Amino acid sequence: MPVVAQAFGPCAIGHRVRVLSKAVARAIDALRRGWPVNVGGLSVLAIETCDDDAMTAFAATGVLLSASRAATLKLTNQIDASGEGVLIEAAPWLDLSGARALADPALDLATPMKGPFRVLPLAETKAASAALELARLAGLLPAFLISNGEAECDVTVDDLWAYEMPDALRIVSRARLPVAGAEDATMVAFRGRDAGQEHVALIIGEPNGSVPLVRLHSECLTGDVFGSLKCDCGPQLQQALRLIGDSGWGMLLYLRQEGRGIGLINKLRAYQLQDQGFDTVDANLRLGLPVDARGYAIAARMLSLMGQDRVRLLTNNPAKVAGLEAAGIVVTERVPHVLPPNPHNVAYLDTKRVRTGHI
Ligand SMILES: Nc1nc2c(ncn2[C@@H]2O[C@H](COP(=O)(O)OP(=O)(O)OP(=O)(O)O)[C@@H](O)[C@H]2O)c(=O)[nH]1
Ligand SMILES: [Zn+2]
Repeated sequence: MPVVAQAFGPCAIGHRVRVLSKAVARAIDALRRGWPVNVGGLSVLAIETCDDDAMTAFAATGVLLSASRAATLKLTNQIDASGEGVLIEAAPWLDLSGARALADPALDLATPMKGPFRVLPLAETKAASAALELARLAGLLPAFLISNGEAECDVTVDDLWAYEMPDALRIVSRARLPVAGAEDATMVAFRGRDAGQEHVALIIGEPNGSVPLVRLHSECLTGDVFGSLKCDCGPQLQQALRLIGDSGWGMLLYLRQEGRGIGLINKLRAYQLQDQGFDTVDANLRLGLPVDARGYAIAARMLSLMGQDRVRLLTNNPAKVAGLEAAGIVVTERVPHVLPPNPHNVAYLDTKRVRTGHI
């Protein structure tokens, strides 16, 4: 099968998705700047980025937290917290530092929480989930002030769903890129319609009729660039390039899913909590974020744009195999990708095996 079969082919996605992703991009920008956003009829202001003036002008009636953050704060005993979000009444005495203490777990162990807080019924559950998902996409703490007021920036729940659709992805450029350990390599760059994160693939060697050896590598700035010893990403990246080269041919997909999809800043927050004794799973949950927010539909789309629908997958993570297969790629074999531990990552690797199903 030809590599990069549909390189510059027409993209089936039309005007509608472009318009929808504009709304989401604007909402992400507004949240990062500390401006209110209307998500599916719910006015929200991100606690992490708003200032005193914005908070006063917003006249909050409530605070929206994710269920896992509310559980950490022991605020879910009053309700069934099986849903995504938990709404708390904004007591008249709640100021910005009190709101930040609800949002940010960094000080949980150092500062006793104020209170009491009263949990309110949450009617707009879909909008609340969408707002929490927007916070993750914006790389912010998933915690909002809520009000009945107006917001200039509007986004619907459908907009958000469409934003993450992989169909809009296309190949925008490719070039030969000899790298250490794999001189016969070509980098292919992909871009979505929203021009957000750019994903890349490194094709190593030439197609030889065999099913390619493929590595899905999730971005890890700390490990990939700085050689962090807290995880195994850096050595896994280098070893993957060598193994793909040795196998004859294959590809490494470099997916912009920093911190298992929570972003660099939230990953550093999780590391700070790990220094307080929480493992990689509990640290994410205390932040109110998913343990693993990655999806593999984008990876599947990248493979199909490169003309590949069957792969031998280099991973210890069964969720990657399942995610790729669910998105239409046949995984003919899972090839283990184990590297020796070091004193800094041995507990992390154990947690991956015990708590997140890695083999
Ligand atoms: N949130 C969070 N992300 C982490 C942490 N350590 C590494 N990561 C991220 O995890 C991703 C790598 O995922 P891993 O769980 O190590 O491995 P995997 O990709 O699921 O599985 P393999 O294919 O077997 O390597 C990268 O995006 C890293 O940035 C951590 O403690 N917290
Ligand atoms: Zn890493």
